[in-house]
Amino acid sequence: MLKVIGLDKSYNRQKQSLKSVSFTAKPGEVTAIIGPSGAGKTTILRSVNQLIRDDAGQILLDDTDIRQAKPAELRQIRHHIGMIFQNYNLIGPLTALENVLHGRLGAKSTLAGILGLYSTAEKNEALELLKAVGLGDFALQRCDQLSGGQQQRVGIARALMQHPKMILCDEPIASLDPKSTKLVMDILRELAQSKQLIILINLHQLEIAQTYADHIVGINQGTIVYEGPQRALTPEKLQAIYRQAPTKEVSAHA
Ligand SMILES: Nc1ncnc2c1ncn2[C@@H]1O[C@H](COP(=O)(O)OP(=O)(O)OP(=O)(O)O)[C@@H](O)[C@H]1O
Repeated sequence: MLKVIGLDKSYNRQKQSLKSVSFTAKPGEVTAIIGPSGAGKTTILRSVNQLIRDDAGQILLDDTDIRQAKPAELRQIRHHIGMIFQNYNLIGPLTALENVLHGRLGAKSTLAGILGLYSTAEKNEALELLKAVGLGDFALQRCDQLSGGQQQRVGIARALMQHPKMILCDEPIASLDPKSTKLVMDILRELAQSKQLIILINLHQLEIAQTYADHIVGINQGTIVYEGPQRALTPEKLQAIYRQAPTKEVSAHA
């Protein structure tokens, strides 16, 4: 279970980007963070694996406070947190199989990683994961020759190679067409259930969140304004989530 409690973050003195943000995300569920542009969705995701340092709060992954982890312990925790990005973050000239194997890098010594020393068992596992995301026939294809949807599925297989407890997905479908979006979201939902993963996902598209998420966290201007099951999202709650900040009135005499 991921429990975020009272998280604050200011990038500068002018503005607080997260204001006492609290929510939970359970294994076996897809939890979607939704809200307007600039609400704080990416800031939450980056705080959860401490890519950015926040100002206060607790981030408990199975009762370990990630914020309090020393560098070596943080590296250890991050081995078990997969990341999926909008722009896939694959190494284009390498094959799908090599990219998936990179998911094991965090668990290897630096030298074994640099030399690309992977065991037969690891290679077999990577191949099985590619098959599981429907890309068994593309294992030896360069990633920069794959479609966006295929690249994102390689990204999912790479995250699974880390044996994650949790996968963080930052706008994973923003660059995909509807067919690829459905494929990727179906895979993520199935993985949450079959592997009892915590899947925390930032989404711009409300209808995708409503179709695929079990649990919704709605944020507006750095404040959580809704947390609960997808089915309990009422039009009023949606209005609160997507409410625009009042614009400053411009004087007619200006
Ligand atoms: N590196 C930064 N320096 C200063 N301010 C930042 C930085 N990153 C984000 N912010 C500010 O923090 C707030 C939250 O940004 P964040 O990117 O988390 O929102 P978001 O909900 O992910 O937006 P979007 O949907 O557009 O990606 C915004 O006001 C943004 O301008």
